[in-house]
Amino acid sequence: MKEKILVFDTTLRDGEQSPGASLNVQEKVEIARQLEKLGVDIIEAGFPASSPLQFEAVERVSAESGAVVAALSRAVEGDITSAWKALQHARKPRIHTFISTSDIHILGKFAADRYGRTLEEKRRTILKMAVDAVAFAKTLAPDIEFSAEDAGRTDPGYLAEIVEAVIAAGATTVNIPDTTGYTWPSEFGRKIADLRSRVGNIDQAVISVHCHNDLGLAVANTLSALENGARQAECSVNGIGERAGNASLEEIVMALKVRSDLHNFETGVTTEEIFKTSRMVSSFTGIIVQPNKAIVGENAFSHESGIHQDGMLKNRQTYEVMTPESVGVPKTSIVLGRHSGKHGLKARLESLGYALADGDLESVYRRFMEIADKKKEVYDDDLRFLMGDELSSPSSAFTLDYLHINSGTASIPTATVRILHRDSVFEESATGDGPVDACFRAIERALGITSMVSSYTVRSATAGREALGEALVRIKDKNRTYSGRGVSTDIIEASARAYIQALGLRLEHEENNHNETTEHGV
Ligand SMILES: CC(=O)SCCNC(=O)CCNC(=O)[C@H](O)C(C)(C)COP(=O)(O)OP(=O)(O)OC[C@H]1O[C@@H](n2cnc3c(N)ncnc32)[C@H](O)[C@@H]1OP(=O)(O)O
Ligand SMILES: CC(C)C(=O)C(=O)O
Ligand SMILES: [Mg+2]
Repeated sequence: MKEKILVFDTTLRDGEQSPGASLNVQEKVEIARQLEKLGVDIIEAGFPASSPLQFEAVERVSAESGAVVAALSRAVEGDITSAWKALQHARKPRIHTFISTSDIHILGKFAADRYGRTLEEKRRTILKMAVDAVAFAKTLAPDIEFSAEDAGRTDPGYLAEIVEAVIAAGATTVNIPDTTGYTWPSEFGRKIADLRSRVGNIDQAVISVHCHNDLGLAVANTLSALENGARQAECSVNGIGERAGNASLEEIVMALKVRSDLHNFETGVTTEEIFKTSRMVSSFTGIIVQPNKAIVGENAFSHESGIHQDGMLKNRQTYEVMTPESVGVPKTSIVLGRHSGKHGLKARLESLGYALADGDLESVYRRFMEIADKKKEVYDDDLRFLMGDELSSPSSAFTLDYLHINSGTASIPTATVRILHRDSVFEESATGDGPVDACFRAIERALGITSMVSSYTVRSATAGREALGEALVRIKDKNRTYSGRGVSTDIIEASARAYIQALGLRLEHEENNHNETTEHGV
């Protein structure tokens, strides 16, 4: 009989903490649906107290999901109450509360006047806050997870004391994060073994681990922890997350599957869903999967050199420790193009993991035909980027209705744009240093807005000369960053869409926090 390892996916919470990776509510819902198909046990949907959008996303995911839905909160009543409210409609809600336990954090983050002057006083305050938070959460829900932030660098005796106390207060899962990705696999494994021997009531809770990848050891540390008694692995799709990211879900799951000869564990993950989940997360977050990324990178199953190709042709096992099929790398035979209809498009989108309502199919089909008119063949990657764009668009307060660019070696770049905003239409022209500059100026003029573009990148999102171009624009305003993404075969149009989306998100934020002063003219 195999032992189940619980897969706790934090793509929508820690993953979304990747710089610039913010997801809108609809994108989160879509990813959560796919995570459920993937078979994760727990979906951490967000941090409800941190913003109205986070709250709404947790609410929406809770209402739909059959998996356990977790919501994060600091160890304070306000955050916990907010997490619980957002989880109201979850079939299996989990309140996840945390507080730092390492001396570096305790001394560095918590003020002396409120937490105590000495380390010892501060440790007592933190211990009490942890216990009070868990006890309070327990009055609301039965399933409570407690995380000892920076456990990787926490004194073992103090960590054991706090873990024992929160379990006594009602925690059903105790999470031991290596928040800063500092530990080594053998060291981290010993930490888990040490807790099991020191903490008297440890059997009353599931031990979880949450490893960051600052030294590239997140997956190794997670596996070492599992070997030493942890039974929940926190991870994210493509390994995205704060700084260098979290342990990658696909790497943990496939390491366990491929090397099942070394242990007695199993996960509930349907590994054939891995690839489409990876691509969906990549296209919605705008975080590209590096080509040599294990399991899901473009090159993970490509064989370049003659000797390898020869070996592969004779026997695939010579150079592959798993098959591409086992992680859902697709082989497609139906070619989509301008002659394709809605049925073909819908079927392909479904095979890629996108479930479309009939109303949505119409607008996706319109965008598909725009692209198909410009390209001979529409590839799966084109569709993924198209879907990312479609799902991003509703969150934007503005829609690009018309764009005309005049540019060339002997002319001053000029752009004319028409933008729709609710029932209003804004149209303007401007010149600029180049076509993108002209376009951004025309947009600013039309909307009566100025903004600081802190980063702008364009890349070819798909293959070939007729590739879709993807533009990412970030604007900064009052210490906040808003990211916009646009996709088109025309990179100027993609740039305009991205800029308009970022401006739309800024407007939405201002409207949601209407105490803040606004400078826009719409
Ligand atoms: C390791 C992790 O991934 S932790 C999760 C990280 N995620 C996030 O931070 C989500 C996005 N964050 C936010 O939206 C905001 O930071 C908020 C809404 C959570 C808090 O905003 P603010 O009230 O403005 O506080 P700010 O973020 O500047 O500082 C954090 C405060 O929380 C305190 N704090 C930090 N962690 C905890 C905790 N686990 N429990 C209790 N208090 C905590 C800090 O000491 C600081 O308090 P202080 O203001 O008394 O000094
Ligand atoms: C909130 C906790 C679990 C976290 O993300 C970390 O410690 O890295
Ligand atoms: Mg983390």
